[in-house]
This record gives sequence, structure tokens and C-alpha cells, in this order.
Amino acid sequence: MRMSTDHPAVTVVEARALHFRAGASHILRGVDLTVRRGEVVALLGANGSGKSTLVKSLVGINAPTQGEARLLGAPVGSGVDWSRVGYVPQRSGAGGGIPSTAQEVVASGLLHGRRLRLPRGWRERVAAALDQVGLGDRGGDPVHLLSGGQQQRILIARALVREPDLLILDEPVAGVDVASQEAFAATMRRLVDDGLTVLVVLHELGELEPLVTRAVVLGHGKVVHDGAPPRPREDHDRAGHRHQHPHADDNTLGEQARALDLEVRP
Ligand SMILES: Nc1ncnc2c1ncn2[C@@H]1O[C@H](COP(=O)(O)OP(=O)(O)OP(=O)(O)O)[C@@H](O)[C@H]1O
Repeated sequence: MRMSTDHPAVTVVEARALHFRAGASHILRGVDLTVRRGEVVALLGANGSGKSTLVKSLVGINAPTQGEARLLGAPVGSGVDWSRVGYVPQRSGAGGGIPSTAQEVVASGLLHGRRLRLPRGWRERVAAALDQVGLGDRGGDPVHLLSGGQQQRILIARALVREPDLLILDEPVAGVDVASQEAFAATMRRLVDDGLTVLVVLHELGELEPLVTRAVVLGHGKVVHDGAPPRPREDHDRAGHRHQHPHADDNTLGEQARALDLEVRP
């Protein structure tokens, strides 16, 4: 059951002075991040800036070496109500080498620490989630026989089937064709209007641009911008040319953000 949007200031995701080290690498260097209920926050940054590492810290895959992360009001760990959190990892294939059907992979999204049995009505919920990603007719197919982009859409369906209050997405539409990106953006629009909170790692805002309320840009494991989303330059803002370009006379973000190939609204 999704939360109402009566109290938009409620903090859903919170990271405070988060550090993550792996061996000699200091990957997150004191990240502060707040996402409030109903926001759609894009997490941007160059390759290797720490976006996936941050997201993995928020969903409990990477234990931060310093600092604190909280989701839905609880410290990341067993206290979080994971049934309310949907997560799409960075593109990894939905099959995992196991001969599961698409329906089985999506149904696994209904399982979590507190529920290891499929709930009543699961078939309908799985069918609806497959429909939402345009794969309603592929439920019986082995996932390893689906294309890479279709497998990615299966992972999105697995996150959506929970009817989450919070979606954390790591480049969810990488490798997904434009028509499917548009369908995904339309689904997101409906869910966000219904109170969903989203944190989404992106390289290009693409079809999600109209939904994004705020952008957080990472550079070398630190937040280098937290505010208005970047936008395509006017003269490039046309079909097939939606990516963000550097803005030679923009000095608001400094060198780090400039290196990210972004333009930021004044
Ligand atoms: N467990 C680990 N051990 C060592 N290095 C790691 C580990 N996890 C991540 N890194 C390194 O940390 C840096 C940040 O990785 P991360 O995957 O978070 O980047 P990203 O911003 O998501 O990049 P991309 O845009 O390419 O997906 C990279 O240089 C990566 O090699």
C-alpha cells in the first residue's frame, strides 16, 4: 500500500557523511543525501564517480565504512521495511544463469525477508507488472532467452510488482529502446502522481527528464551539485538529441561538474 502524499516533507532516504572504502580505494568520501517523499531525484556523475556504490550502500549491499544511511525512517538493515522498497540493480541480466521464467523472476520481487511465500493474487500482480513493461505476453519465456533490454525490463517489473513506496533504480533504462523508455516514463509518471518516491541513477535524463525534480551530481565520491536538474541546450533540444552538453559559460558547478558534460539551469 502506497503512502499518501499528505506530508511531502517526510524524509525517505537519508545519507549522512557516508564513506565507503574498498581496500586502498576511498570510493565514497562523505556523501550527504536527502530524498523526501514524492521527489524524483536523479543521481548523476561520470563513470566511476561512485553512483552505484552509493546506491548499494543505501540498499544494504555495501556496508558503509563511516557515516549513516537511513531508508523509510530506519537505519539501513533489518529494521527497514524492505517490502516497501523496489530496487533495480545496474544492468546485470535477469537470468543469473538459472533457467527461470520471466514470471518467476518477477514473482521473486514479492518475496523479502518477512515474506518467503507468494501472497494471494500473485499471478495477477505479476501479470500487471509484466504488462507495465510491455512484456505481458512473455511471462512463460525463460529469461535467458530474452534480449538484454527485455531482461532489463523484467528487472524493472520485479521492482514494480511490490508496489513500492520507494524505488531505487541504477540506470534502469540503459540498453532499453526508446519506445520502452517512453512506456517506462509513463508508468513512472502514474506512480509518482500516486506518491512514489524515486532515486534513480542516470547518465542521461532522457525520457525521465520531465519527472526529475532534483539532481544530485557525484564527482570523485562527493556531492558536487544538489539542485536543479541539468537540461539539454535549447539548440539541441530536439528529437534524437536529448543528451546534456557542457555549457562553456556556465560557472555554477565548477570544473568537476563541467567534466560531467552537464548543463544546469540558472
Ligand atoms: N568493491 C570494490 N572494490 C574496489 N573498487 C571498487 C569496488 N566497488 C567499486 N569500486 C570502484 O569504485 C569506483 C566507483 O564505482 P561505481 O560503480 O560506484 O561508479 P559509478 O559512478 O556507478 O560508475 P558508472 O557510471 O560507470 O556505472 C570505481 O572506480 C570502481 O572500480
